[in-house]
Amino acid sequence: MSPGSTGFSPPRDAAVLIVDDAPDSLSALRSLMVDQGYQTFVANTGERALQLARRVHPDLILLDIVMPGMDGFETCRQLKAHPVTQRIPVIFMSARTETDDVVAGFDLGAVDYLRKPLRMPEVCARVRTQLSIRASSETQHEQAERLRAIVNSMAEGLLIIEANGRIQFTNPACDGYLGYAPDELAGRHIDDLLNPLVAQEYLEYFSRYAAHPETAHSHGTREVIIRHKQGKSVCMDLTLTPMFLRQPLFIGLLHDITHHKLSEDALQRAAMVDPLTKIANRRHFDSFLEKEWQRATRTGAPLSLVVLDVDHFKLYNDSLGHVAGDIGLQQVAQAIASHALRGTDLAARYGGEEFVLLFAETDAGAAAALAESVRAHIEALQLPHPKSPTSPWITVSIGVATMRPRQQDKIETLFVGADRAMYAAKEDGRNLVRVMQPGLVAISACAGSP
Ligand SMILES: Nc1nc2c(ncn2[C@@H]2O[C@H](COP(=O)(O)OP(=O)(O)OP(=O)(O)O)[C@@H](O)[C@H]2O)c(=O)[nH]1
Repeated sequence: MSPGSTGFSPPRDAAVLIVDDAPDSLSALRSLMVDQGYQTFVANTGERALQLARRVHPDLILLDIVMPGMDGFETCRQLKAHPVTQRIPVIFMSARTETDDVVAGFDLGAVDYLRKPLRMPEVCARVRTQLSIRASSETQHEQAERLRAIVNSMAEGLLIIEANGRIQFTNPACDGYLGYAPDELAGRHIDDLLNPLVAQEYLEYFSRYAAHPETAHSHGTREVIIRHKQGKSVCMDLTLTPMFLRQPLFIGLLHDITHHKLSEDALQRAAMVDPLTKIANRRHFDSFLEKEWQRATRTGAPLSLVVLDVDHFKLYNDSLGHVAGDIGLQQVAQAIASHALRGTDLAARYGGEEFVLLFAETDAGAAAALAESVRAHIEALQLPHPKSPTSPWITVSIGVATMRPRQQDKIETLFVGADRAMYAAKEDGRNLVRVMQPGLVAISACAGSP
């Protein structure tokens, strides 16, 4: 039979070590192996065999059992105990054909047992077969090692999860991201990492796949919040892919997006804030108002809008300079923002020297009182405004409008009302609050105002 006829073909440069104390047997085997095209090494003692094996890493060892000194069994034991030689397949050769001997050989890790006297064609066939098995098992071993190196060094976290939610394996990146020691996560449940609702959703997907593996599809990537071992939350992208290996399994890939998320949040926050005064900007105010408007439309609660404009601010800039003007605006902004106390209140710079305040669930009377306290607060700051014909200090004119919005109403109506009231306050002498009553002209806000 030619070397390729078994369907396996051993590598051409396979190396075989023959260990036998009988010179005739050694030389016959050597010729045979050389004829087969193998690189051949010989040793006539167990000690020499160990030495050679550690040096030349043969692909196969033909090992006689009965030898003076270290016998074949002990030699095999030592080969299997050494990391460099433990994976080398050993075929025992012996005239001892008792079952116990054969079993002892296999127990020591031998892959085959040849009875002496040797029948050379059989030796060739068995050697060829073992070399082929060795070649394919080495390829598998190398592939597994390569895979292990990739999994251990990859920056993405990797988890293997069973269909019941039990974590079977995690790589070092996953352990690192989530604060666990190596192997600590194996055996835990995904409930330990995910919030119960998300975990439940994944479990349902797992059991759907487990019931019908043929319909399996990747669960795709989604953003999840994972509990770090120390209790904090980390934001990650989780990609899940099913795999069937004797049982349904799921490969989870974790990609840390906390930093990305933080900068995204920072950008989002920055896009909502007025850079000069650090209070909300117009864009943020408009979307906030839109939400509160919708809510008020549903609940029927009153919604109050307050528009504030700094009096004679052009004169302020002209007399004290633009930088002083900026500082003045910052101080006014802080005073205004300090009156937006509830989660449903919002103060914003609407543009230039104009500010707005939204008070949800606040009727006209309460909004007028709040507006009056903002006006008084700013006046009480006593920010000098030497050229103002109204007051020696910075003052503001304020308009208030209140609506209980209905489906057919428009937000502009609220704005127009508050603007009209604010212009009425300017007309009436500035440093005043005016309230726009629906269908009425602007009226003075409270008893304290002129
Ligand atoms: N320093 C500074 N000034 C600004 C800023 N934005 C707008 N202004 C100034 O605010 C002034 C607003 O002036 P006007 O709209 O004429 O009104 P006013 O002088 O406040 O007069 P009344 O509103 O009628 O009391 C302008 O001179 C703008 O240049 C800013 O960010 N910084």
